[in-house]
Amino acid sequence: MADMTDTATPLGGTPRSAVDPGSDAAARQVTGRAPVPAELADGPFLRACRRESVTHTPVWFMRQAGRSLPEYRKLREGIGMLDSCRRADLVTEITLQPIRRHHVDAAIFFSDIVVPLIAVGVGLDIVAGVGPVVDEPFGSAADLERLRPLEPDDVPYVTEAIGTLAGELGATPLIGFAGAPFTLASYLVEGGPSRTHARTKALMYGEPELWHALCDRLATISSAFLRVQVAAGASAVQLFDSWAGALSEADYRTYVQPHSARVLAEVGATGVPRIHFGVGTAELLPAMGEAGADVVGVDWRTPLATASDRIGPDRAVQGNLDPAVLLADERVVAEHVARVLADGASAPGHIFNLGHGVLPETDPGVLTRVVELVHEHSRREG
Ligand SMILES: Cc1c2[nH]c(c1CCC(=O)O)Cc1[nH]c(c(CCC(=O)O)c1C)Cc1[nH]c(c(CCC(=O)O)c1C)Cc1[nH]c(c(C)c1CCC(=O)O)C2
Repeated sequence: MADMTDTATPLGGTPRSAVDPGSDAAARQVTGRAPVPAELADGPFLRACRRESVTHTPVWFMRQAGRSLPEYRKLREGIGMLDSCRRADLVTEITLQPIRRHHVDAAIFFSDIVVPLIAVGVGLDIVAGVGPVVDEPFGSAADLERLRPLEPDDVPYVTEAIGTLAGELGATPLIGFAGAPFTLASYLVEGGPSRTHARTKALMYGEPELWHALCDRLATISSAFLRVQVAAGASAVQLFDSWAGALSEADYRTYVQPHSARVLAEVGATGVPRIHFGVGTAELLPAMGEAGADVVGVDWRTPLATASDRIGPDRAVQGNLDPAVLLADERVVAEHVARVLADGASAPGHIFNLGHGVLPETDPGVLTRVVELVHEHSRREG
């Protein structure tokens, strides 16, 4: 582990620590956000988030850090998922691994949506091959007391890791993230992963006051978790509402959107772009955009041109290659990459990604090839 962080050369140009620390602190006090050097702000990822012209379509992958990488599996040997999320040295190294290997246009902070819940004291574990499992599932008003607000001091390893990463990454932006209230509530109420979200919906429909009180607490925690990341140096955020696609549009608007909107508004006050993503959300795309996103993440079921028409001209789109396509041969992968790029070209801004996370069995060489293909096919004259 001696060579965990290569501090000699930043991965993407000048280290951010070159910025005068005095002005750093001053800027943070006003905006809750560190100042952004021009070479970072003008890179393709942040430009695409703002729907500005780009020299090439930016690309990164949800779950780009993780089990598809042998160097990740080696580093994680004998260390639990949650323990690795709470060690700043491991978080830093795991976040950097896919940047070095694939040359993606953005890094995503290595953590998990349940980390802030554990940080406020919820008994919970991440079980390999299963996902988050809650010791005592939520179901009554008394359970609300288990969700106190998150303070920056609850997650010192986040602030430390992001501070290091911001310097290491140079011109490569770091995306911070959090789980949205609905997706977090689903894990807490079900006690673990669920296909139907039946208990969650039963609470939502049957006890709307308790539901809104629960989502209000979760929104407060998510918002604080994102703002800690931005204050430490994240230059964009993604709010994962992975399971919102289980709801109708009307119910999404009634029970979920106001809470996600508060999270997005509070982090939006820092000025960083906000990506809002869910799976199976074809019917929810306009509502998810209206919740306050600058970029809406789209899964593989909806072509990006259709998605962008639904979302409207004021928001960029992110996506949406089917992760399973990466298991097919190279010709098929190239065809699908070209199709996603062609579809995304009609949107006011496009960030290339998968429609959901990288599957663990994916050959990392194929991911590197996708990055090359996206860059080659989308290269535009300056
Ligand atoms: C729903 C959700 C979770 N966690 C997350 C979501 C939203 C994104 C999505 O929809 O996939 C978010 C998440 N979790 C993880 C990241 C890392 C950043 C990245 O995208 O590279 C991110 C962004 C690491 C992780 N989170 C987890 C892993 C795998 C654990 C391991 O490597 O041992 C990783 C790399 C565990 C986890 N945590 C969760 C699940 C479903 C799992 C998978 C369980 C399994 O298949 O083993 C909850």
